[in-house]
Amino acid sequence: MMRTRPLKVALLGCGVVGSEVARIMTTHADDLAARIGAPVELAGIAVRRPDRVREGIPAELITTDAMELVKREDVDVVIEVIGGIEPARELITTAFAHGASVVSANKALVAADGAALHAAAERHGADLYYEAAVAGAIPLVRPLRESLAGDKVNRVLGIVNGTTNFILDKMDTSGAGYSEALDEATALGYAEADPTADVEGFDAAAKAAILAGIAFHTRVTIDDVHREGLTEVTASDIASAKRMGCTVKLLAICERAADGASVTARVHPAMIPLSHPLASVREAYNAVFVESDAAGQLMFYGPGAGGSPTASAVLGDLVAVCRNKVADTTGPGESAYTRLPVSPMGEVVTRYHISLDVADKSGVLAQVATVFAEHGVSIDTVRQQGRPDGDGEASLVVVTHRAADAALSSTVEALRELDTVRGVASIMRVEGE
Ligand SMILES: NC(=O)C1=CN([C@@H]2O[C@H](COP(=O)(O)OP(=O)(O)OC[C@H]3O[C@@H](n4cnc5c(N)ncnc54)[C@H](OP(=O)(O)O)[C@@H]3O)[C@@H](O)[C@H]2O)C=CC1
Ligand SMILES: N[C@@H](CC=O)C(=O)O
Repeated sequence: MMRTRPLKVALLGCGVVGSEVARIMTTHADDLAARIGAPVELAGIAVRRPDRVREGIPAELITTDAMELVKREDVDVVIEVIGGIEPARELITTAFAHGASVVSANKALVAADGAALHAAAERHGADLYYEAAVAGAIPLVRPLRESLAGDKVNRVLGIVNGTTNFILDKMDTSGAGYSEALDEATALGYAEADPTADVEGFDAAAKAAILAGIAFHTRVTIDDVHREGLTEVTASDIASAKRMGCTVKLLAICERAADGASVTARVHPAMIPLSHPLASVREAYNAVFVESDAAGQLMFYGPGAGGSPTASAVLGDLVAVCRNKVADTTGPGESAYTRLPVSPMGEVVTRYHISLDVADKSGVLAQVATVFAEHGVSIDTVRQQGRPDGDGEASLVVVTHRAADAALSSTVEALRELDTVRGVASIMRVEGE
């Protein structure tokens, strides 16, 4: 039976995501009411710039006083799509204290302070849902938290940032320049308010921390995640990847150690073979592989950024928390979290593609190979290319077998000491084989 008192929703933020949430709440009001068992209404919309033109948004709902809005006694649910740490954190904790449940898309905040936010929600008998914080529209948080709760997840690997995938895809397929591709991603609403978060890997690292925490039932924060962005990736890396039958992607990789005693989480560009399913993930799409003991390998794929896809995830959470409100309960509690140590990047084992600028003379190859051998890093292939400009230098591309990151770093340090090595043009990990 439909309850008649509408559930009141405070929307914090009306930008790329918030404006789509407001639009769908209005256009799909009847469907949402039917799914929840009660009508849902917007109580107010908090923004920073009240005079901005917002098509289809009722002007009387707009306020600049977000704090006053979350304190309102009639507000049942707060949707936080402002982003950033503050004032989002204070607004969310105040919402809990006033009895509201919270839906957020804010990965930066959840990755930094998820444990404290969950504790605050529990203290006040409220829900905290954030499906939209990881991989846009793709259902990932709930499948990991609920559907796979009885299994043992060992690895989560994927593309979790739409902006960087869009940039790499454009650079690879249409030869677009980095800045041009970033501008396009920003115009399409994929990038964060400060796109540094995307291109330097902070956004993907936040998502990796959230995924690792939920998948391995342990506390992982963004500070535990090894992070490299894509600003160092050159057109020459992309061309070299192509020659190897690979493409370059910014990957998030979370792994449980074989003995189960520790975990690792990292975000960095990597070469993956064109035959790997992640290689065909185009534009701002995301895809995540989850490997577990019983289920085996699962792949989640879909739009990873943009107003409408993200609003879909926010509204799914809205329906879930509203149903709980109607039933006067809260959603599944937090997992019993352990505190597995997060191992340093030096212990991660993978393959590497190293591009060296060397003197174009005999004996160089042997010298370089000796350095690799001395550091216990085994070479898989070497390719040497003379340069057409005849400057006496050549490019040497070495692809290694699997080696520890620390061993690779000391190898590179020693290579830099060789007179015949004029420079290390790039180092990239090779994944997915
Ligand atoms: N864009 C995307 O594809 C995705 C975004 N997200 C996350 O969703 C959240 C929102 O992102 P997005 O919509 O792109 O961001 P936008 O920058 O487009 O929108 C932010 C909104 O918050 C408002 N705002 C900012 N500060 C305040 C404040 N102090 N008080 C009240 N309102 C404020 C802004 O007001 P005003 O309009 O006046 O400037 C704006 O409406 C972020 O956490 C982001 O990481 C998650 C998945 C995908
Ligand atoms: N900036 C993010 C938005 C979604 O989380 C991205 O590009 O993936």
